[in-house]
Amino acid sequence: MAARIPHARDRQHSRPPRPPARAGPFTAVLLCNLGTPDEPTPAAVRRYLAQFLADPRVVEIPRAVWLPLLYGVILPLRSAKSAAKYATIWTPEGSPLKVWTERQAKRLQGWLGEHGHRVRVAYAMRYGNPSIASELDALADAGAERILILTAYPQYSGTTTASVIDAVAQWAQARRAVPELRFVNRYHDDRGYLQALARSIERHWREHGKPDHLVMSFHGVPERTLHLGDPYHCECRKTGRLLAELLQLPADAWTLTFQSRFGKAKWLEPYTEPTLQALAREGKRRVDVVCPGFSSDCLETLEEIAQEGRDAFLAAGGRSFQYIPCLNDDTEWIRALGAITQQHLAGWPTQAVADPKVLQEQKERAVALGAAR
Ligand SMILES: C=CC1=C(C)c2cc3[nH]c(cc4nc(cc5[nH]c(cc1n2)c(C)c5CCC(=O)O)C(CCC(=O)O)=C4C)c(C)c3C=C
Ligand SMILES: [Fe+2]
Ligand SMILES: [Fe+2]
Repeated sequence: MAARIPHARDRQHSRPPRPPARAGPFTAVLLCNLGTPDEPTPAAVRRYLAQFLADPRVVEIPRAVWLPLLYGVILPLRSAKSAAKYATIWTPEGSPLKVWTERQAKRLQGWLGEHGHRVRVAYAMRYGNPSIASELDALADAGAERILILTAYPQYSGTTTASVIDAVAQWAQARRAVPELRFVNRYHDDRGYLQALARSIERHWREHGKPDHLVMSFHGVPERTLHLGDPYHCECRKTGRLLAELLQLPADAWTLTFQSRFGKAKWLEPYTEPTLQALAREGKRRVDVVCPGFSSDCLETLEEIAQEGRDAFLAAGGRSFQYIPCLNDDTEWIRALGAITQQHLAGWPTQAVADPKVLQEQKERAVALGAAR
């Protein structure tokens, strides 16, 4: 059984001083994703959900009301159910979310290296392991003087992006020498991201033919967060509109939906599953679903969409359901992530290789990206 995930402060006091294995000052990138359990077991899922659902950014209900409900009802009921779902998507290397995030970090480091940036790329999870605090400790202790926090969320939400910022700020509070920090808050309208999505959908259609309808399903959030000013809903809609434009889809050929509703409150609508059922009843024989807000396949895509969504569509009379995988470690996506990272590293020393060809390419890319925005 994995140990309780300690707070950055606990660790700061209990950990023996690290040996000065400093490689000289360097710039680092930390790719931060949501997180996932260590194992698909009720105990591991409970630990993960306890950390996740106790985050006040995620559930915005007064603590005195929510925590007794979380510990008394939600965790006992949900942990085993959720673990059974995780078991259906688990791979020999572990949870898909973690496996893909690790590969993205490795490939991003490769891309940046090829483009003249000597930066170290690591990855961390907001909930579970490796934690943001442990990875930031490791980078700072090794000599990282500048750290770019790259979230795995193309669309900004207080529930996800801001929560990563909270975790980084909490870590910084416990350190004396805090590195320079930067955050990539969003890239929902980034041309490279949208093009990578469009190409992966078109590739799918070249192999499997085109559907009668495309559903773009994003993770939902409570509708209340939209009224409180969370830009998430607008950013999802913009991603959807720009992606449909790139795919040259007429308005009646696609629908944007929100999935993964949690609890009884109203979440962003339209909901994914009832939309799939309605499309089947309207006579759409084949529907494809893509999840542009998830940069890695995970429980929410592989189980909720590719399994449950499929079952719901077919049970309502649909004939063929195809799930289009997330970008994962797609080459064009890594290139887009690299370009986004490169833009945010601007002005920071990354020991760029003084190869005129590489530098010229970087300059042209930056100009093209600037013009495309
Ligand atoms: C309780 C409220 C939740 C909010 C708000 C929420 C927002 C949100 N989540 C993601 C991305 C992912 N969520 C994932 C799993 C997941 N999400 C919630 C709840 C909320 N999410 C729960 C309880 C769970 C765990 C699974 C379950 O028990 O149902 C995942 C997958 C993780 C994995 O291990 O594979 C992702 C990714 C976004 C982008 C978002 C808001 C924009
Ligand atoms: Fe979620
Ligand atoms: Fe779900």
